[in-house]
Amino acid sequence: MIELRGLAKSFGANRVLAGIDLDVATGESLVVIGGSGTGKSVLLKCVLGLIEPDAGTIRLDGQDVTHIPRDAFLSRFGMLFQGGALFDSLPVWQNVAFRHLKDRVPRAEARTRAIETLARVGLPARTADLYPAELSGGMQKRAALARAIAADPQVIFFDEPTAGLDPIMAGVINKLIREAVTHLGATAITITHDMTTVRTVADRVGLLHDGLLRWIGPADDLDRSGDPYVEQFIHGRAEGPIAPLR
Ligand SMILES: Nc1ncnc2c1ncn2[C@@H]1O[C@H](COP(=O)(O)OP(=O)(O)OP(=O)(O)O)[C@@H](O)[C@H]1O
Repeated sequence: MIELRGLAKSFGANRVLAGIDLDVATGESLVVIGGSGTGKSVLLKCVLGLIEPDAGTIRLDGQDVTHIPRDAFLSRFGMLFQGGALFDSLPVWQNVAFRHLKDRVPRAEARTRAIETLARVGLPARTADLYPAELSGGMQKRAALARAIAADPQVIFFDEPTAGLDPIMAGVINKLIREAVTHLGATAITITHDMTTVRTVADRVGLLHDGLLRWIGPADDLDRSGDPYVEQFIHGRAEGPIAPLR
């Protein structure tokens, strides 16, 4: 369970988060949508401790995250970064086994487990010894997903998981994310612009606008939100209350 209360963050005069209150239940998959520059990444970075909020509290299973030792805290998280962000100098299996190797799991065992995880995202064992640069973009994304789920995280963040993928590969990744979250029973927060991701991955959807979660509700209610901001976003309209950045 993740609980945010009054989470606020400004950069100089730019007020990005204006007091976010949010509960994400254990095992729930929340997708955060919103226009460009509305603070979706800043929100995730605050939870991960990469950005220090100006005000507010973040609790994980009732514990204030600032009181959890950094390494113990991060070991409970899986993260799929925008663009994959694999380590170029390591073969795929070592990327996937990164945390197990760090935790001194014997190499042979870590490798076997990495190959099992690769299989879960549809990558054959022969990819284990390739380097990220030798994979296609879609395969890199799968490998990054394998790395995110390898250590059975309690919480997973997906940052624009389908960015840069063709629609078919995006569909595959969305399905794998849904399967992984269900399989792990993990709490997931995804940020995306991709409505297909929203429809495939979300139990609940939140729309971030002007520093606040302006609408939040079950994914099934998205089409009858009655909220003009949500309507504009889901239909991709240039005209509406959300002013596009030009
Ligand atoms: N480290 C930083 N220093 C100063 N300003 C920042 C920093 N990080 C983010 N911002 C600002 O915070 C705002 C929100 O940025 P953020 O990256 O969270 O947007 P986003 O909703 O994820 O956008 P996009 O959908 O385009 O990725 C932007 O105005 C950005 O310029």
